Amino acid sequence: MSHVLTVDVGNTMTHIGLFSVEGTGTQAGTVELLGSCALTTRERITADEARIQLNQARSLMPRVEPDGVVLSCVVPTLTSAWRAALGTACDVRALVVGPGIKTGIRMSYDDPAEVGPDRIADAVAARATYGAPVVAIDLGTTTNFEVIDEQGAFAGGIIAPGVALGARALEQAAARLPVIELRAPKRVIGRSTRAAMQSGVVLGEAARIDGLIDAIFSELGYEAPIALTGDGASSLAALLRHSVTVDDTLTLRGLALIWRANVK
Ligand SMILES: Nc1ncnc2c1ncn2[C@@H]1O[C@H](COP(=O)(O)OP(=O)(O)O)[C@@H](O)[C@H]1O
Ligand SMILES: CC(C)(COP(=O)(O)O)[C@@H](O)C(=O)NCCC(=O)O
Ligand SMILES: [K+]
Repeated sequence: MSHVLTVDVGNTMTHIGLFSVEGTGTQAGTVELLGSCALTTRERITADEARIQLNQARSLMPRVEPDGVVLSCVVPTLTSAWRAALGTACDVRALVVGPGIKTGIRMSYDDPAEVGPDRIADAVAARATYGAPVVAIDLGTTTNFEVIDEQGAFAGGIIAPGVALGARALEQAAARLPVIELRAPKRVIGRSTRAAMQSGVVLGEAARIDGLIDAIFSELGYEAPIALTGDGASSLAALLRHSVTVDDTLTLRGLALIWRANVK
């Protein structure tokens, strides 16, 4: 058994997880989350600051020396600082998810190098957990869909604005629109500015997700189980017409699986 530290630097939040990993390569074997921590992604970070954040994060998790470290970073300007910080956390070099690494999944993207590493992690964990076909939906800065087809290949997906981004866009673009709390209103027909915005943003997100799931199934020609992860996944799941499995640790688990496939 080995231990791996997983770091997912998103555009809004940075999630860190510690896993115990059994088995080797892309074979079955459990990957168990021992602890995790969420930090706000800063616009800029030095390697020293990343190291401080990492040490703070580790102080909230079980005290185990990791055998490996894996990084997914979707903000190119932050990658080198995190890579450097992670290099000091462990004797081995950090595995940075990107072109050239083994995922065990065929990528049907025109240019596979374009796919965000967090999306690859979601796809890997979704396939390992639910089999193929499967659709992973990740609520973050963006709402992104990862579609795994019957053959187990990454068929592509969807990138849509996330709920918070939609709310912020309304508030910033229109002088009379306020900052709203991101929760579902009681009725779809809003009777106040706030209620109308919550309807558009939150119920609109649910309607968009339901509609896109239908469109994906119709384009594929078959249905698939759906895993929903990310910020507010369980509240959003309750608003959906489709039944989905809420899976909060999908992305970090995918990183642990990618580490095992490449290092063990
Ligand atoms: N402290 C915070 N500051 C800003 N946004 C936050 C915070 N906590 C949660 N959020 C919400 O989390 C979302 C980003 O979630 P996350 O899944 O971590 O996305 P990403 O991977 O894009 O960073 C934002 O859209 C925002 O609504
Ligand atoms: C789609 C994303 C912006 C999601 O980032 P996040 O919401 O996790 O911050 C990221 O995965 C990304 O920059 N991807 C590159 C484009 C692509 O996957 O096609
Ligand atoms: K950008």
